[in-house]
Amino acid sequence: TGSSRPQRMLKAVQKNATKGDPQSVISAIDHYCRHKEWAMNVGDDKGLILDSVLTEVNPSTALELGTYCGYSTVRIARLLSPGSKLFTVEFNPAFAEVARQIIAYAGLQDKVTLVEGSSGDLIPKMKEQFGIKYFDFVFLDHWKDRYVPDTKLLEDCGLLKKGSVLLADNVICPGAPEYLKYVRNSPRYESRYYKSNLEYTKVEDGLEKSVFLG
Ligand SMILES: O=C(NCCNC(=O)c1cc(-c2ccc(F)cc2)cc(O)c1O)c1cc(O)ncn1
Ligand SMILES: [Mg+2]
Repeated sequence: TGSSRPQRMLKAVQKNATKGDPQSVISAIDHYCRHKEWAMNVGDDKGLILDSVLTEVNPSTALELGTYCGYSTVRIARLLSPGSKLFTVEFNPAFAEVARQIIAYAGLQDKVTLVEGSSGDLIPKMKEQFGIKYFDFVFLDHWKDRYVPDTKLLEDCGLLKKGSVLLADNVICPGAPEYLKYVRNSPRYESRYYKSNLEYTKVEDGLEKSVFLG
């Protein structure tokens, strides 16, 4: 059987990026997905917003739900301060396998722990399994109908503290309407929408940033 889209993306990184240079990995993926074949990375437009929110928060412990091929994992990990950690959760083993190689190619494997499995199962185990107290920053980019249940799970497991920041991808396209209702109507969050466009297209999409108020 032929290669998969994630495998072709990995090949493009190995061909066009410089080992140990995260920015070249990001650029190689963006070029491939813009000019060869589209893929569901957060992309360069929304990626700049992700970068600015991440830099502002400067998290010690971050969580990403939905690794896919590791593009946003590399974007986040490259900006972490020394000693800070990023945990990323991926359900799909084929995606996880490619992501591990892309994260390693960028030289960021020491900052990233990729956990395979479903977010609903893994979130309740994170405190005990990884000795995590809180997540200062959470990037939601997995199945859109899991955004609300997993946010509630993070709250109930005591994994959010006053000031923790949630940043959700795709709140317009494919859309996460229940999530927008949840965070915008809850007294426990201060939310703001960052308008942008769906990765590598002119279609509108955006990121919703929600600060947990405790
Ligand atoms: O597919 C799994 N996760 C990706 C979630 N992400 C998305 O679905 C996603 C989709 C789109 C998108 C937008 C327009 C369009 F026409 C088609 C797709 C964009 C994005 O930026 C995403 O993030 C998955 C698999 C699995 O087995 N288990 C758990 N999760
Ligand atoms: Mg996305």
